[in-house]
Amino acid sequence: MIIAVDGPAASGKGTIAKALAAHYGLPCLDTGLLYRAVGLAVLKRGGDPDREADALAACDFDDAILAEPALRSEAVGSLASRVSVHPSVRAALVSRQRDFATQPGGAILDGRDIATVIAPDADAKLFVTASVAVRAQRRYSDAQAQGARPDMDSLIADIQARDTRDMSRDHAPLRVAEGADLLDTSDLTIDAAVRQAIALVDAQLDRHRKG
Ligand SMILES: Nc1ncnc2c1ncn2[C@@H]1O[C@H](COP(=O)(O)OP(=O)(O)OP(=O)(O)O)[C@@H](O)[C@H]1O
Ligand SMILES: Nc1ccn([C@@H]2O[C@H](COP(=O)(O)O)[C@@H](O)[C@H]2O)c(=O)n1
Repeated sequence: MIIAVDGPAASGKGTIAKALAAHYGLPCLDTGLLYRAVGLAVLKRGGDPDREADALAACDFDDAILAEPALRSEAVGSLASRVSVHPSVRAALVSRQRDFATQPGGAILDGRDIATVIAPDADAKLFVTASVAVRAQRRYSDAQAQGARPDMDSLIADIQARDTRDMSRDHAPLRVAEGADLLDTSDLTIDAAVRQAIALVDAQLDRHRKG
């Protein structure tokens, strides 16, 4: 069984994907981390994230980079968004994601193109979203919990810039896949969002079984 969870930055898709993984007993892959690893690797090598050759060269990153705390920063999120527009970068990361998706027993993946490109035949597909204001507030709370006091206007601008880039790129743009259910978490607690996600996935799996 493959479950695909897509959506924009800070929509809560990672939280939902992990909760679904625990509920259904499936392994989970946050595919954004792969693009973040490429973005951070480009930076470390002194390359230009907007130059496709530099970004592609960084795709052979050492997996140790996946554990670096810097990977989670908003700055690296923006770098990831810039390297992810290059088709050769996306192609270089496809097999790792498809291998994970098709492992025996099934898997859950979250990202931007899971239900559209990586696993279009997934058994269940969710598109998780939330308003820009709510997503910026979540980022603010995360930063505050780590002792930072980011500027709210910059957070909003960063999220909007990332949304625009991710939705308007030529290759694998962020969009709601055919057959995906929309889940807006703006006014939902985490518990309520997870409950709704499980109900939506169960209903899709049911429909799938009945053919
Ligand atoms: N429904 C919710 N209500 C309140 N906070 C939430 C909700 N869902 C997620 N959060 C919080 O918002 C933050 C971002 O959530 P999460 O990491 O799941 O988003 P994401 O879409 O995976 O982000 P990204 O794509 O940028 O990695 C986390 O601190 C998480 O605990
Ligand atoms: N399947 C994916 C996943 C991510 N991206 C790009 O990476 C950026 C960072 O992703 P996060 O989920 O960690 O915020 C994101 O803004 C996308 O540009 C992608 O293209 N495809």
